[in-house]
Amino acid sequence: MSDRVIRIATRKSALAMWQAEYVQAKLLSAHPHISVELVPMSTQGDRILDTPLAKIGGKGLFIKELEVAMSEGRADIAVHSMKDVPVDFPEGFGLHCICERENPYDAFVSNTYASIEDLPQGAVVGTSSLRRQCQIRSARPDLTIRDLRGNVNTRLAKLDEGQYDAIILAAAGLIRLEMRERIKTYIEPTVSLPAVGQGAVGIECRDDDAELIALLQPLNHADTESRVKAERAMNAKLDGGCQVPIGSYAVLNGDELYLRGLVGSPDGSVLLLAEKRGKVSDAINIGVDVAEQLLSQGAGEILKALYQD
Ligand SMILES: NCc1[nH]cc(CCC(=O)O)c1CC(=O)O
Repeated sequence: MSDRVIRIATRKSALAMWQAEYVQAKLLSAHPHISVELVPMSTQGDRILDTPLAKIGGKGLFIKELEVAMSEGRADIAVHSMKDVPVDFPEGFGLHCICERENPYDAFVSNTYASIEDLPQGAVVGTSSLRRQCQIRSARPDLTIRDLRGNVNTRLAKLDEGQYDAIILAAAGLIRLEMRERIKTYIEPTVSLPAVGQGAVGIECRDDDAELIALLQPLNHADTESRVKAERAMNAKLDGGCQVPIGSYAVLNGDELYLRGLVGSPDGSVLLLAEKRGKVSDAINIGVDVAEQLLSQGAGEILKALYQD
């Protein structure tokens, strides 16, 4: 297995390329005798840039082409932002490694204002995420939320052109692209609960390639894996895609895992919250429990109304 070549299917955005190169470097340092190549490609999600994501629907918009490349033998693994990875994988594929999480919080970015609280009445905030939108609207009903699409650099350029007073981005993306100084505030999870898997990078490959799966194991980060497992179990039970007003955030304290979950209506008028503490070995049950609490509060109706739109 010393002369194995691992080909990484990746999107071409700066953040996707950073993540693929990160995995490439980690694989090479864990296994100095293998080679690792990048196979960059465009996905459907990259091409439809003028439609709000929530309206496009369709799970896994950003990853299908990567899976096609793997099933056609043009690539061996796909590196994903865990946030963009749907609950279910195509037959024969699975998530076989979750790398250490970067800061999972949402970031407040502005050239003028220091925080959400600092924004004047009626200020314009850019985000296309229903999760961010519902939580910001709940905290500040007076603000105007305007759609904001594109990769991280495009979104920052739109802010700099003056189209928005502030925008909300994942802190992890800005940190990885060495733009930490753009972050005015890390938004507390009590104000904006992060997305399932935010800040974590996962690796997908065929389930039947045991040799490859073994090579990935040194990159797996057990704490991140448990946290993301709990978050994703909640999402699975809610049947949530990635473009829904769902937040889920787990933290670990020794072998205790604490999970907080949220489902909101896009206008911010309803925010359902639930939480659960338990043993880390129970991560999946904790996720299911939080989802069941949310469902008993009416989350199913909120999500159903959205899917019908
Ligand atoms: N949906 C796009 C996306 N997917 C992952 C990240 C950021 C990095 C991460 O969460 O790992 C972003 C950008 C953003 O939400 O600002």
